Amino acid sequence: MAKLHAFTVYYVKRGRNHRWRCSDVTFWCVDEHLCNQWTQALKELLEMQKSRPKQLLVYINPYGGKRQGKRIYEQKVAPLFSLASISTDVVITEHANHAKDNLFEVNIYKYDGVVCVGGDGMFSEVMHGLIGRMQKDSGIDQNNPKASLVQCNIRIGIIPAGSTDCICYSTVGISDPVTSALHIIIGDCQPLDVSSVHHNNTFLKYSVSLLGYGFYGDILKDSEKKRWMGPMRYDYSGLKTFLSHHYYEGTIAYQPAKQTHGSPRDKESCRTGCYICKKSEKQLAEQTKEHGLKHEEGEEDWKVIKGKFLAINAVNMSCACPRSPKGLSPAAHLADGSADLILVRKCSRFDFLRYLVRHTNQDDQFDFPFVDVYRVKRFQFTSKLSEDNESNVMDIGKKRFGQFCRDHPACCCNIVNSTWNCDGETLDSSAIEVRVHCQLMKLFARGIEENCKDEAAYSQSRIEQLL
Ligand SMILES: Nc1ncnc2c1ncn2[C@@H]1O[C@H](COP(=O)(O)OP(=O)(O)OP(=O)(O)O)[C@@H](O)[C@H]1O
Ligand SMILES: CCCCCCCCCCCCC/C=C/[C@@H](O)[C@H](CO)NC(C)=O
Ligand SMILES: [Ca+2]
Repeated sequence: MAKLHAFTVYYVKRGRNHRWRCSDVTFWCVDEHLCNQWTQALKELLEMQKSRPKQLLVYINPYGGKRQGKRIYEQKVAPLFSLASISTDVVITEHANHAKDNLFEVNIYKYDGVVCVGGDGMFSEVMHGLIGRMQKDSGIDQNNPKASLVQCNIRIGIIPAGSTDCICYSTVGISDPVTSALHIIIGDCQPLDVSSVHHNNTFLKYSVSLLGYGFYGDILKDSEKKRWMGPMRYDYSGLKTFLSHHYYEGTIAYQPAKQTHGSPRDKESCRTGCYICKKSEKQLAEQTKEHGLKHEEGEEDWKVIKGKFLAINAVNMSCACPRSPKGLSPAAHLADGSADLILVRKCSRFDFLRYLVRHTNQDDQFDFPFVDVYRVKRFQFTSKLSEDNESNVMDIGKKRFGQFCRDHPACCCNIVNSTWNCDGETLDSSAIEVRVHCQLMKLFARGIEENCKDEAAYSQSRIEQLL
């Protein structure tokens, strides 16, 4: 018998619901020279794929989500990276901010990307480390809310191992470690808008998913005390916060995003190769060419809204997650340079429940008289409490006993501020100034793919194939 020669090709196979798997096919042949020619040609083709990473810096949060980060990385991700000849430096974090601080010290420029294994909070840490480092190296003062920030071209990959994993879900379409690892290996690139959050000319945080005051801020504050419950803490605190039904008074001022195309009430969502995000990319390139980093936004056209709100949510992306597959703002765009500002005014518990339930079904969650949504590029928020304090209307009684409820002076209930939930981290200040930076960073992702077979269609096609 002739001696057989063989080589194996590993490839990505699409599954249902945006899931990717690694599959392989082995080619056999009797001619050794032909076999070598094939492997050589394939190697050369792979070498030409410049967007594929060769060296990655990996941070693993061993305590995120269900505390499975290390196991997920070692069992599901590391073998794929080694199959793809990607070399890695792995850091298992020992405390909060370990990854962020480390990114200010290491030579980040020798890496083709940084991978975080954990949830939205862990991603936020890595993002702060990378964006902060880029600004530091370029001499940009992050405390200046008007500063034009330097884009970060080192891509971040997210291996989901957290509790919500909203950023991964909204940019890949599924929260699945193997799928995310494959997007990293093939070198996908998805630009992402980032909001900077300031208070009194002091930088507080960056946000890419949810900046939420009221409902989502209160959930987060309560849930932080119950981290031991794991991802269940959000359900527990969610129910508790829903029942407490607190509303907060304040003023929102925003600048509409006039340059961006589309509206939050559109029926079309942001998908792979989104033309709206592409237009923003082109505009950004033209702007940078014309003004360099010096470009400043005008101060015109501020709209002001005062009111009592159950929730104020600003989202840079849909915020889709397994709990809400279409997200808080289904038509928000990943990279259009705008955020969707959702104002949920004081309403009955029943109406608020109807609003929440619509995050889980096909009905329009903005179709309520107590919900408003605007596409914005900047906004500011001041709570009634800080407005009163700042305008010096505090009397001695208030100073001594705290603020009393204005609606019911006799009941002595305390008015307190809510907390801002910034991508799953609390902010110390309620008065904030937010600005969206178009495509400030990049992910190893491609956005959610269109025409991906959904569960039903997939089962149907499988049956057809079998028949
Ligand atoms: N070794 C560590 N010990 C304690 N905290 C850590 C450690 N490493 C990272 N952290 C912090 O843990 C926080 C939460 O982590 P992570 O986002 O991974 O999980 P999660 O909160 O369960 O998920 P999600 O953010 O998706 O809700 C992050 O803000 C991060 O700063
Ligand atoms: C009675 C049914 C109610 C269902 C309500 C479903 C609404 C879920 C919407 C969740 C959106 C989460 C947005 C993501 C926020 C993350 O930044 C953050 C950190 O992981 N997670 C949370 C929960 O704050
Ligand atoms: Ca956006």
